[in-house]
Amino acid sequence: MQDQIKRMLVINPGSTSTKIGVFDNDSSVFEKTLRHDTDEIKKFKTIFDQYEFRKNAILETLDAEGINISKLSAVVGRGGLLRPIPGGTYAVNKEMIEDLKVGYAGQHASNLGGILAYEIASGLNIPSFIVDPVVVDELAPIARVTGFPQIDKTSIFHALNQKAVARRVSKKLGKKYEDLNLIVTHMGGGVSVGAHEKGRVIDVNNALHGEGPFSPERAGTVPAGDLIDMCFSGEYYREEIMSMLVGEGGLVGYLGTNDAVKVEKMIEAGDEKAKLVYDAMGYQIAKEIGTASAVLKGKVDAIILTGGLAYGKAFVNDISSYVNWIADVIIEPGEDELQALAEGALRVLRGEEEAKNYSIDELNTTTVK
Ligand SMILES: Nc1ncnc2c1ncn2[C@@H]1O[C@H](COP(=O)(O)OP(=O)(O)OP(=O)(O)O)[C@@H](O)[C@H]1O
Ligand SMILES: CCCC(=O)O
Repeated sequence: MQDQIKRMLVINPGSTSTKIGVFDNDSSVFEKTLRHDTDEIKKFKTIFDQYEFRKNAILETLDAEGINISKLSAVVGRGGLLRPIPGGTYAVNKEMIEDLKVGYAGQHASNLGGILAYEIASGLNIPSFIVDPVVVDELAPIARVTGFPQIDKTSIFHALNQKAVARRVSKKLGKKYEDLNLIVTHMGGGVSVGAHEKGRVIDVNNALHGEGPFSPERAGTVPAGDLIDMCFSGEYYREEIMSMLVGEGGLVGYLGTNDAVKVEKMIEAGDEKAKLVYDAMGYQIAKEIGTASAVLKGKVDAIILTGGLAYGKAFVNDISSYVNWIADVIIEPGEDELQALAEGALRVLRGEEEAKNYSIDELNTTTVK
């Protein structure tokens, strides 16, 4: 018997755009990036204040495209900086909305994903979901211990793309994600390297706030003592140092661009500094993959390289040359977050997975303090 078609609206808010898609099961039937004028966005004091503006933009676009939202089975949004939660598809509820409104773990445009999904779905009496938000935390207890009792390790990474790609590759290998050990390396504006043990990311660098390899616009781990000296030198405001680490670090800091394609052109034109820095980024990513292989005790079924940087052939070859003795290296360039969100919601709508409940009382708040 043929499956009944589930039509889903998918919403992925970024800092200056909202990407939307309409999916019939796992096939995209409409996708659009709604660009928001930065001056318009700047008028809003908080991320939550942008909610009405973005909702109207989405509904007006769907209307203009002749897409009848009364035919939707669900609305799914990118989840934001919530409390740490295990991976999966979550039904949006009031507790989640409250955390997204205040930005429990910080301000991030993706906080609006769940809110927009919930508000649009409520009006239609259909369910709303978020899938694998950046705060997915499946860390093994041993991975939380930093060596500095005042600070625990935090899991913030590209969970949505890492998990979607890991599932896709597992399928291609004819295995279940839950039966494999994978090292998934997301290489975009930020870089995260996850040790996936049988479907759980038991260790990963905090790719948002400065840990792990440097990336096109983030510094990654920097020498702590020297950083402290800088912070207390009296020369910088907190925000300035934060920007140097996140946004203006990595390739931006050394070479003035976050665009790896431009850096490759600089190298072709004989720029030796560009070559050294680009090579160092690959070297640091390879070292992090080595770390993840130790976490998995060498039992690694595959290493996956994904994200925009994985389009760079020389770059992925260079990383492979350091790590291909560990396991086969599989290249899955780019990312497709709208597709990943649709697939997450579809697994629930088809009954293949149960939607998880975001309940503050039940959340695991493991710390080593
Ligand atoms: N063909 C290509 N060759 C080499 N690098 C590329 C290519 N296409 C894109 N990139 C690089 O990929 C990086 C951006 O990757 P991506 O689009 O995945 O990041 P993002 O979505 O902005 O950030 P994040 O993935 O951290 O959320 C940029 O440095 C870009 O120059
Ligand atoms: C690391 C979480 C996603 C991002 O890059 O902002």
